[in-house]
Amino acid sequence: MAVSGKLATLRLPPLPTIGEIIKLFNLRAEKQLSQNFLLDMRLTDKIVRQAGSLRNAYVCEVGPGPGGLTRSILNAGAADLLVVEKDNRFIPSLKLLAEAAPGRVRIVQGDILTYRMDRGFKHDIAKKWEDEPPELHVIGNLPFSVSTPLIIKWLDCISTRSGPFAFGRTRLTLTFQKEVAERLTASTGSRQRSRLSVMAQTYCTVKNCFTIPGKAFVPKPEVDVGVVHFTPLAQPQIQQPFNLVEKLVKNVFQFRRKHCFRGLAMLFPEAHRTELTHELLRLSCVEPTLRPTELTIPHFRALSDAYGQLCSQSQGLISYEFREEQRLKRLHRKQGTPHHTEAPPAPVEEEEEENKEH
Ligand SMILES: C[S@@+](CC[C@H](N)C(=O)[O-])C[C@H]1O[C@@H](n2cnc3c(N)ncnc32)[C@H](O)[C@@H]1O
Repeated sequence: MAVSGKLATLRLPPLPTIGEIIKLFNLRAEKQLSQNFLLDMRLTDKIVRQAGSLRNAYVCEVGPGPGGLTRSILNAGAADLLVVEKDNRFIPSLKLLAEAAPGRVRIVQGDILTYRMDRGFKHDIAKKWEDEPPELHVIGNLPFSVSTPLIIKWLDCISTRSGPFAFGRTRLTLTFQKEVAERLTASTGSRQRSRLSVMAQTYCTVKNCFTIPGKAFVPKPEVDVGVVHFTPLAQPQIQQPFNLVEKLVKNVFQFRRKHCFRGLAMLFPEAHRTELTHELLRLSCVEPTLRPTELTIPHFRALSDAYGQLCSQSQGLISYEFREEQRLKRLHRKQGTPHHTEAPPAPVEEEEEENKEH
């Protein structure tokens, strides 16, 4: 395919392959850092295409490593690429890439979980929240142990329009363990429906783009990888504070095979659990015998609004944690001191983990 003039000039000059770079700079993948590299440029190009047109765009790449995906981003025409890499062994090879694309690459050695992306780009690229997304993209192939906490953190940032979203509805193209990618996009009623599905779909349009087989990575991880694209919604599906929504959704899915009232009940101190759970369900008009996976986003919206109302009427309710109450009870039992409750103890339910990665 012929490459048009301007984009052709933005393409990188011939460089050693990523495999050669890895050998040249002795960049062995660190198992502890879950480093799995993509050496096949057709795959890195395919990931980059999911972001949309990057011509003259601003991009933050998280975890560039030896730079395979970085090259594809540059070849797609990004004008300003900021890379954030935690492992300093990669800095020399990234500098080589920066020299091959003069003025287009900025390198930050740091942790993406704490990096202040709102300071990484000039604010004149910002768009109003309700407008089209800005010409800023975040792209990354991160370790699974980082990508899940990171997306939760960034969903919170969407709710406050901070971090990468200080510039508007910045789009994200990120990799996840295949099963996590499926959860992020799972619809109501599906087996994979989970806390992540509800949280992601409350704040974003989420698309599971394609799956990369584990064997495409060096070294090969145990699992396949899903590429997921997020566009923040102009209007989140739920208007309550992020912490409130997250707490409610987490409680519901703690008992994912039970009726939803089991998890919802755990939002309330034992002494008032029954009456407040009934009140929550009455206010939200949600059927208590629906399973967590059967709840739609409008159900979660109604529940969050009702829970918000109850929290505003009862000081301290939002910070109540049933695990903490159980811990204190166990402690008192051990010490032989009574733990005062006004109601008989609730039956102890076996908790169900949402997934192993969390
Ligand atoms: C799975 S490797 C992918 C490398 C490269 N992007 C590729 O596709 O071949 C993940 C990269 O993220 C980096 N990384 C891990 N945790 C990070 C963090 N918290 N902040 C920034 N980079 C991180 C690792 O050092 C590694 O380079």
